[in-house]
Amino acid sequence: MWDEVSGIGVRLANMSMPLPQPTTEAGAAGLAAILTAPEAAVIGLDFDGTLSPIVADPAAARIHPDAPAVLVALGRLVRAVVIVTGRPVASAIEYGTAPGGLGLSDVPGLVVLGQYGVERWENHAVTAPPPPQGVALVRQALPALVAAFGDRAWVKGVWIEDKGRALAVHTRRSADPQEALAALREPLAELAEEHGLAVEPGRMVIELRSPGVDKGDALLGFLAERSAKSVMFAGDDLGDLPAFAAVRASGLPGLAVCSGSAEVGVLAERADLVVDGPAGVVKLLAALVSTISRHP
Ligand SMILES: O=P(O)(O)OC[C@H]1O[C@H](O[C@H]2O[C@H](CO)[C@@H](O)[C@H](O)[C@H]2O)[C@H](O)[C@@H](O)[C@@H]1O
Repeated sequence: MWDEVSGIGVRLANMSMPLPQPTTEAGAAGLAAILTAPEAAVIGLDFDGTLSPIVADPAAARIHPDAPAVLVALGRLVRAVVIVTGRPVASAIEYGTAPGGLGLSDVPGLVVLGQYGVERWENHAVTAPPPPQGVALVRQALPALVAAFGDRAWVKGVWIEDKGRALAVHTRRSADPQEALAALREPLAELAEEHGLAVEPGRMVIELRSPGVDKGDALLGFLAERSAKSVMFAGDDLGDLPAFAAVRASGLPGLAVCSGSAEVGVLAERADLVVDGPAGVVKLLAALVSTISRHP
């Protein structure tokens, strides 16, 4: 089975493991439904922190090397694999390629819902509305807003990521990331409100982005579109909480998986299953593939 996918598949076969068991009744029912009728299941995944290990420089983030092969195999077994991410879809596709060359774009039928559901990538084509007007003004204002804090120690290393239709203020490389977040939270919220944008807090980041849609809306819409009969969603950050809520609100048997980290506690509290970061997510996906393949 794995050898069909690529050479990487041989390595994956060696790491397949028993399927981790959910700790909640709802999660157990969700997993059972996925295994009973995988062809009716939708598997949703966040990108950063879930498929891609967290690194200091967002431009250096790359998908876990074993993830594409696992997802290619999984994509053949389930109704759909969907990536729901804060990244622009183009970045998720670019950073979603593993060193061997296999990437997210090789996953059969993959859909990427980017920028919290505003953009869509499917069949190598991108659909996206124009950016909200406020983004241009926020782009102009942000450097001065950060610089106004002068020579405070935390200012150095604060970095603004321009995502076209959103701007993300990153503090991971600041001398004091938490202090930076605390100082920036209020002025960024005021700036977002002034220009009609939404504030999205995340792991060492505060984003100013398009309002009106979140990962929960994106996932619910996709489940309806595909007439899903069961769902799994895996995420690691605050922006994934609406997708966890959507798993419950869908009324489908569902499994909410937390890609665990020391940085975000609340997601683990709301999850049916906690795994150990992106490596744990890949192991879970590999175990799903091998379990489904053993019992077609
Ligand atoms: O929804 P996601 O796929 O999880 O994307 C959320 C944001 O992820 C990126 O930032 C995060 O990952 C970086 C690389 O590991 C890390 O340096 C940063 O601290 C994290 O917040 C990305 O840069 C953002 O644009 C995404 O919206």
